[in-house]
Amino acid sequence: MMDLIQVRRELHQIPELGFQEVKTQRFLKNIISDMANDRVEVAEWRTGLIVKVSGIKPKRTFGWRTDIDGLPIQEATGLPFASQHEGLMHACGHDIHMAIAIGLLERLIKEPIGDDVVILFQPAEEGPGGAEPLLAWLDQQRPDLLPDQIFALHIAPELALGTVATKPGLLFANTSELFIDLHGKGGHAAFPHHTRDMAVAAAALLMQLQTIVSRNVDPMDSAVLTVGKLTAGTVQNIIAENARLEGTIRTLTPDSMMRVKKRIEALCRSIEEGHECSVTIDYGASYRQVDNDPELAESFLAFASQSQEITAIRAEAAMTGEDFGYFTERLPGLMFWAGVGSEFGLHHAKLVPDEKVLELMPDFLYNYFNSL
Ligand SMILES: CC(=O)N[C@@H](CCC[C@H](N)C(=O)O)C(=O)O
Repeated sequence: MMDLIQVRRELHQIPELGFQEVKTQRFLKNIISDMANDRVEVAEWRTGLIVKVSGIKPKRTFGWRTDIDGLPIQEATGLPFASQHEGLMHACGHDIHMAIAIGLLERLIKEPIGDDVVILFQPAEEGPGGAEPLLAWLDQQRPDLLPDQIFALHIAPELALGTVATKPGLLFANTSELFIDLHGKGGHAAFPHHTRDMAVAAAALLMQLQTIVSRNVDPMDSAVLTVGKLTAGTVQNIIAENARLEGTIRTLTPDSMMRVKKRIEALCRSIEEGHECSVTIDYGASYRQVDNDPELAESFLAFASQSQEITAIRAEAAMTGEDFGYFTERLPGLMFWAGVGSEFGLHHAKLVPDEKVLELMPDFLYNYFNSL
C-alpha cells in the first residue's frame, strides 16, 4: 500500500500557485504511472491530470475531483516537512485532498468497481479557477472523460477527525474577486491642497463598502464583502498617487451578486466625483455556487451514518467559494466537508490537518463508490 502520509508530506513541500503546478503535476504523474495498469488511462490538461480507471461492467462514470494548487501564504507551522517554496503554502488542504485522491485511485486500480471512475486533479482552485476551463476542454476534446456524476471533499479544520458534513442544495457561496485601483494627483506631503490623496480616497471607499452588506443586502439574505489587502502610496512624506483594494464578494444567489456589484460601482463613481480621481474595478475570477444534488446529498449522508469510523452531520451553507460549483452547475454533484481537527483554520499559516484522515477517507470513498 502507498504511504499516503509520505505522499502528502512531499506534496506539502512543493505548493504552487494556480496553473503553475508543474512540480506537483510531475510528482503526481510519477506516482500514478508507477501504480497504473491497463485499466488506467492518464490525460494531461495544462498543469492538471485526468485519470480514468475502467470498471468491470461499466454503466456509468463517477467523477472524483481534487484541487492541486497552493496559496500565497508564508508557512508558520514549524513542521519538519514545511513548504520549501518561499511565500507559498498548502494552507487550504489541497495536499491532503491530493493524497486522498491518490489513495482512492490505488484502491480502484487494485480492486476495480463495476463502473468507471475518473479522477480529476484540477489546477487553480484558489484562482483564477481551473474548473470552468477544464469542463470546456472536456466538452470539446475529451467528452469520453466527462463523468455522469461528480464528487469532491474539502477538509474542515473545525470538525473532528472522522466527521463528514454536507447538505442538499447550496453548500458554498457565489464568489467574485474584487480589485479596485484608484489614481489621482500625488505630491509633496506638505502641500495637500495641490494634490488628490489616494490613501484618503481608498480609506473612504473602504468604509463606504462596509455599508453594502449592512444597508443594501436584504437582512434575510446574506453576503460578505471582505477587503483583504489595501495598499497606497510609496513613502511617508509623499501624498499617494495610487491606491489599491483587493477583496472578495460572497453571495447566496447570482442575483444578489449582481446587486452587490452595482452598489460597488455606484460607490466607486461617488469616490471619483468626491475625490477628483479615477477608479477602475476588475472583478477577477468568479465562481458559481456549489449546489449539491439533493438525492446524492441524502444518500451520501445515509451511507456515511452507517459507517463505524465516520460521523455524518448536516452542514450549514458557508460563504466559502469553490470552483467545484462549475461542476455542480453542469452535472449532478456532491461536495462535503471532511473533519481534520486543527486549531488553526483554512488559509492560516499554522494550519496542521490531522493526517489520520488519510487512513479513513480513501477506504470510505472506495466503499461509497462501490455502493452506488
Ligand atoms: C475553500 C476556499 O477557501 N476557497 C476559496 C476560493 C477563493 C476564490 C477566489 N480567489 C476569491 O477570493 O473569490 C475561498 O476563499 O473561499
